[in-house]
Amino acid sequence: MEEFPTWQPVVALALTDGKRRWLMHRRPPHKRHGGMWEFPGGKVEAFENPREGLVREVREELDIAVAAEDLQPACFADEGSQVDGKAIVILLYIASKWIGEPRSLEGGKIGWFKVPEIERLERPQLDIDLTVRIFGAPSGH
Ligand SMILES: Nc1nc2c([nH]c(=O)n2[C@@H]2O[C@H](COP(=O)(O)OP(=O)(O)OP(=O)(O)O)[C@@H](O)[C@H]2O)c(=O)[nH]1
Repeated sequence: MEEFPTWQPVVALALTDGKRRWLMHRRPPHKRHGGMWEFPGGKVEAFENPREGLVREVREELDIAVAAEDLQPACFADEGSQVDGKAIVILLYIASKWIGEPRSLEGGKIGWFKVPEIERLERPQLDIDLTVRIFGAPSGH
């Protein structure tokens, strides 16, 4: 029997500093996609809605406070069907306001990058999809 739901909602944040730079998080080596760069975020728990989940995740992961009403829905990406495990559906929000100095609390790294730099980072496929949707296809130079 399939477990319900058959998909896992994940929320992620594209945080911009207003100078065309975006914050990316490098996953700790021991996790799935370890060492890859992605938008900070994580799984939405059963007791919360997506915005609440993202506010919690960035507090836990980056030590910053973002208000739920300052999150702008941007786009989503999905993994399609999975042989085992649940297919991830990732919802990306944009924000430009936060309180605190971002730092990585879970053993990863963070950095601020311009779009061409993001395109050169090693990223999971879902992040490649999200990046194309919010920034457009790479220009090739
Ligand atoms: N946070 C985040 N996860 C992503 C992105 N792209 C992507 O494929 N994922 C995948 O989505 C899943 C999210 O899980 P996570 O490990 O970040 O979430 P979490 O902190 O709630 O997980 P955990 O406490 O179970 O380890 C991971 O498999 C991760 O590799 C992204 O841009 N941001």
